[in-house]
Amino acid sequence: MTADPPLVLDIDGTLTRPDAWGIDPRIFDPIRAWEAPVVIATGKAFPYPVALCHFAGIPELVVAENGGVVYTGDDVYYTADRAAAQAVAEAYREAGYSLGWGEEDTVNRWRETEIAVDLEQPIEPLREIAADHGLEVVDTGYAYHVKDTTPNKGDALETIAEHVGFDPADCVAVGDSVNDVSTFETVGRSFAVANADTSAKNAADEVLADAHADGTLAALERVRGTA
Ligand SMILES: O=C(O)COP(=O)(O)O
Ligand SMILES: [Mg+2]
Repeated sequence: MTADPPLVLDIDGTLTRPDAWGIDPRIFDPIRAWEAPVVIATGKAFPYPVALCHFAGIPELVVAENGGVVYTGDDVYYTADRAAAQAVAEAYREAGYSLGWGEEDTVNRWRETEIAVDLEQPIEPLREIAADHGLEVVDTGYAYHVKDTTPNKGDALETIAEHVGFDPADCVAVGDSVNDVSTFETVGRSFAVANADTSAKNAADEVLADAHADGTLAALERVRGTA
């Protein structure tokens, strides 16, 4: 058996249960036992991946907000700010639409560089308003992300790798959507779970037979040479 490679894991669609919402608890043990850095790279706001690392019992190496927020374990970097996305959200509301998360909005409450909109909301006006502000809308299959075009998970991974001292080319990544394409382009070996969108499947070295955490667990076993 060779040494574990550094891992880069997406959350939604990748660590989730095959048949329902929420993290699949079977992922905690292999991640905790992994003998190399594990980077959690997500579109979710910063507290979510930090909490995941905390409860999994692993060091906090985190890409949040699709690369807008990067935490190397020592330093936090921001590669965009929230102002432009906030202006888009306000214009979208003024046009009569809603972000769709309810009054207290725990999806955007701690978001620092972008704004997420619920998939049930109309995307065309959102895209138009975002374009007027020079921003893009990324559909992860879990939310529409109104964001600066610069941040991405792959560049953020490079920042973490440089700080921690591993080579992104040695990493193995698992993901499910368009926001994982930059990760797949940065790492040496990439897997898309079976539920992945077309862009992720096209960008991955391999498409797994199994969906969600079933696929990810199979990939981890494969990488460790046990399957
Ligand atoms: O925040 C999202 O929309 C998706 O999150 P993910 O990048 O962990 O899949
Ligand atoms: Mg995902």
